[in-house]
Formats: sequence, C-alpha cells, structure tokens
Amino acid sequence: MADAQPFRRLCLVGIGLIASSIARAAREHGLAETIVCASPDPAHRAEALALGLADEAFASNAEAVRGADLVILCTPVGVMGAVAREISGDLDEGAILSDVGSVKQGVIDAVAPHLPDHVRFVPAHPIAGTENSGPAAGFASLFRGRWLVITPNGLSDDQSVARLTAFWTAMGAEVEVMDAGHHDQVLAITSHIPHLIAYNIVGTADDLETVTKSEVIKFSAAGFRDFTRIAASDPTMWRDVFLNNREAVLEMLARFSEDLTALQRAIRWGDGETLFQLFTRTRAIRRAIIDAGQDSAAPNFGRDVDGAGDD
Ligand SMILES: NC(=O)c1ccc[n+]([C@@H]2O[C@H](COP(=O)([O-])OP(=O)(O)OC[C@H]3O[C@@H](n4cnc5c(N)ncnc54)[C@H](O)[C@@H]3O)[C@@H](O)[C@H]2O)c1
Ligand SMILES: O=C(O)C(=O)C[C@]1(C(=O)O)C=C[C@@H](O)C=C1
Repeated sequence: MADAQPFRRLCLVGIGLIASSIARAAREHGLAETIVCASPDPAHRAEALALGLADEAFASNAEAVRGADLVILCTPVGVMGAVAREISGDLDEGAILSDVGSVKQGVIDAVAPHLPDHVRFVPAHPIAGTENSGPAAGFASLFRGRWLVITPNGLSDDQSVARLTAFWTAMGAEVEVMDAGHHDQVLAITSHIPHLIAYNIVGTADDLETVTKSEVIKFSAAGFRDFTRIAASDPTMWRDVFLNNREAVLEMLARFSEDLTALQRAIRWGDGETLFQLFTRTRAIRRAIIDAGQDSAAPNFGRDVDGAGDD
C-alpha cells in the first residue's frame, strides 16, 4: 500500500468516540493539514477544541464541510440522511464523503439521494469501539490491528476507495472491501445481536432485582459483569443500529431463538451430550479468535506498541 497522501482539510461531522479517535490518529500520523469538526452539542465542540482534536468546531454541519477534501460522517446512523441533506450544497467539487456507521445499506439508502454528482461517496465501518462515548473517550490506537470495511456503491470510484484505504491503513487498520448487504448480515450476528443479548440479560436481571434487592449487583459474577460493559453502550447509537439493520437483525434473531430453544430442550431432557458438544465447539472458536490476534478483551489490545500484550 502506497503512503497516504495527506488531506488538506478533514471535516468530522459529529465528534464523539470514533471521530475523536480518528482526529487523534490522523494528527499522530500527519494525515490531514487541518482538522475541523461539527456537533450540535456545545459541550462536545468545547471539548474538541480544548483537547486539540480540531482546529475549528462548528455548530452548523453545512459550514463545517466547506473547503474540506475529506468529510467523514461520525454521527449516529439515524441522522446521517438528514446530515447529508444539510451539507449537500456545501460539499467541495471532488470531495470524498465517507462515514463510520455500524450499518451500511441503510446509510447508503439515506445519504446517496442527497449527494451532488461531483462528490464521491465511500461508506466505511471501523470494527473497533468501546462502550464509551463523547470526545474524551477516543484514543489514537483504537483502529490499530482492527478491520475497516469499505462498502463501495454507484457513487464511489477506484481512486477515492484507494485514498480512503490508504488513510485508514496509515491509522493501523486492515481494510476489506465488501458488499453493503453482506456487511449488514455479518455484523448482525457478530456485533448487533450480541449487543441485543447484553441489553436484554441486564434488563432481565434488573427486573429481578426488584425481588432480590441488591443481590444482582452484590453477587454479579464475571460473566454478568462482561454483559454489563456491553449493555452500557450508547442508547442513541444502538437504537439507530437496530432500526436501520432491521431485516438482517430479525433474520439472525430467528436463527438464534431456534438454537436457544434447542438448548432449553437439552437442559430439560438432561441431554448433556448436546450441551457438551456445543460448548466444545464454541471454546474452539474463542481460541481461534485469540490466535488470529482479534481479541480486544485483553486490556491492552490495540494500545501496545509491539502487540506483545494481546492475551
Ligand atoms: N461506539 C462504537 O463502538 C462504534 C464503533 C464503530 C462505529 N461506530 C459508529 O460510529 C458512529 C458514531 O459513534 P460514536 O460512538 O462515536 O458516538 P458518540 O455518541 O460518541 O458521538 C456522536 C457524535 O455525533 C454528534 N451528533 C449527533 N447528531 C448530530 C447531527 N445531527 N449533526 C452533527 N453531529 C451530530 C454528537 O453530538 C456527538 O458528537 C455511529 O454511527 C456508530 O454506529 C461506533
Ligand atoms: O468493543 C466494543 O465495545 C464494541 O462493541 C465495538 C463494536 C463491536 O461490536 O465489536 C461495536 C459496534 C461497532 O460498530 C463496531 C465495534
């Protein structure tokens, strides 16, 4: 991969966890001469300036994108269509528009109709994050060793895909190009349903707590505590993910429910063999993920200079 050619002016629309991580990494690797951001939240704009994430922070998305040669939408996916409508008249000739949304087809459908012909649209999704939000939550190494999926469409061209690939590669990500629909199916099972399960189990335990008083917190075992980390993820972001990847999530959820019913039956009928076989298979998957270096549960994942601390 050729060295990334720095962008003249990078505009981050939304300045939360992901945008602030991009800003830090872009600065660290000299990937943009100027970085500006936009957010309707005055506290986020002030924090972005105080942390040195952006040279200018705008309340107006349209003003923010003027003169930028790379604009990345880093808002919850549910507002990306409205943001595209706001900025469409102010995007520079030849600008690349990208995004970091956790859902791809819904974002393409919402954004593309608003774009003028002179803009290249290259949707993308970094498979990296945490349960925290806001400008202070980001860190420069977030994308190191993690996947960045690009889902080109009729408004992308090879040159802008190559430039965006070089940008993310310079921040440490590994880039994979994929069809948007396929991305949404894969992420439904690997990311969206796990979050739904975490929200559900913590909610169920919370309901039980009215009966058992504080025992849910007092005796919370490690497994449950891991779920509470995921269930602490941003409510707006995740509401939008489920509403915008509805079909894939419902399809995967139907499969999941069938398999859960089979486990329920195995427990009811004392079928230890079925339980043992599944648990053996899933243990092997966990080990394969660790062997592939994709275990972000290790506290130092992505932050190591030499990668030596990854589980
Ligand atoms: N958090 C993760 O783990 C993660 C990982 C990969 C991708 N993503 C995706 O990245 C995007 C941002 O997530 P985040 O975790 O950084 O969120 P965040 O809540 O930390 O930040 C969102 C930012 O968008 C701003 N915003 C909201 N509405 C806006 C609007 N109409 N115009 C301009 N700015 C607006 C907010 O003020 C905030 O600054 C989402 O689309 C999410 O699906 C998140
Ligand atoms: O590590 C976490 O906290 C995450 O949930 C990150 C995670 C994921 O599911 O892996 C969440 C949403 C994204 O779109 C990408 C990454």
